[in-house]
Amino acid sequence: MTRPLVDRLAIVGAGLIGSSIARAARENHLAGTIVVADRDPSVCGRVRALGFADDVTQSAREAAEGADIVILCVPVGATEAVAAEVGPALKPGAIISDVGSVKGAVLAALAPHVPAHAFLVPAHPVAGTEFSGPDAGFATLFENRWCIVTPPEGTDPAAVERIRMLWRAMGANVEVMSAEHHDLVLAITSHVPHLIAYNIVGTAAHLEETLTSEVIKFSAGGFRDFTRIAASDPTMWRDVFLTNREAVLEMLGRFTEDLSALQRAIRYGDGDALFDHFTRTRAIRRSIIEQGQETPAPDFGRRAVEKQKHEES
Ligand SMILES: NC(=O)c1ccc[n+]([C@@H]2O[C@H](COP(=O)([O-])OP(=O)(O)OC[C@H]3O[C@@H](n4cnc5c(N)ncnc54)[C@H](O)[C@@H]3O)[C@@H](O)[C@H]2O)c1
Ligand SMILES: O=C(O)C(=O)C[C@]1(C(=O)O)C=C[C@@H](O)C=C1
Repeated sequence: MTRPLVDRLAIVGAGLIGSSIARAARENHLAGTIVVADRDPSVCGRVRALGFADDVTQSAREAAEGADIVILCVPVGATEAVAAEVGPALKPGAIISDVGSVKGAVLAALAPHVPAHAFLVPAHPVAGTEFSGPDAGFATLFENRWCIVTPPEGTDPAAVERIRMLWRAMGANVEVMSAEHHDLVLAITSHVPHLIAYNIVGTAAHLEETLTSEVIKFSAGGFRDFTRIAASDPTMWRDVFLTNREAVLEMLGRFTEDLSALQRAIRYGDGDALFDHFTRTRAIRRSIIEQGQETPAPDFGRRAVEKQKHEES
């Protein structure tokens, strides 16, 4: 039998992402031992019942002891406290990584706690759902999705390569970039869209009572998609907006300017401006489908694009 990629893999935080990593590692035989830590005793109980880990503990330090790779899967705001607990337990040559949706703040929180004999290789799988907790995870979550790795400058390339191999083995495509660049890109592709969803669903909820109940009754298509996103975990998203403040505010500024331009086109009946804008955005959706990146009903989406193209030619 071939040796697994990792002898002892420790995962701290057994929610959607932590439990998906544990499941993917188990199904693909990537680790000799999978140890999971979560501070919440009820989560530890569920992990035991679900059976995707070899060992379960409430102590992050205990999980990290002797581990070759430790992956923090906690809300971004909890990173510093967990790093302070785990850092002193890291063995020589160990790699500490994470999955946080913001990378600059995570790097700043983690770096001071990583001993000189260990390596820090932060990462962010760009894959998820609106659900939380150990029951929500699944082994195929990362398949054909991106995982962005953001090692600090000067990190040993061998450590980066190990993390890349681990994510590749879970089915993800890996890209390496700086934490700063990651935070700017994700602000527009993930963070601002979530803020828009939280806002539009909030606006609907603030309408007069009869209107709100009609919004819920007749919600389909567009609004319903927003409600899925707006059901995402409040702790996770509070931390994202508090820690990626500058990049989110920058993208929000641009978004507001573009929204004003659309508002003006509607006010002055400028159909050409609206049509041109919608034509450009449709092309972006198409390229996402063509790259196989969209999740719901991918085959249907691809078929529909082919049909549209055919009709237009
Ligand atoms: N949900 C997504 O779609 C998604 C996608 C990619 C990355 N992420 C990132 O992954 C991380 C985890 O998100 P999730 O969706 O799995 O969250 P989750 O709420 O499902 O799970 C988080 C777990 O961390 C545990 N936890 C919190 N503080 C802890 C501490 N101090 N010590 C030990 N355990 C602690 C909680 O008990 C919980 O079980 C976040 O940083 C998030 O930004 C989330
Ligand atoms: O599909 C969803 O539910 C998601 O919102 C997943 C999503 C994203 O915005 O793409 C959310 C946050 C993560 O950091 C990565 C992935």
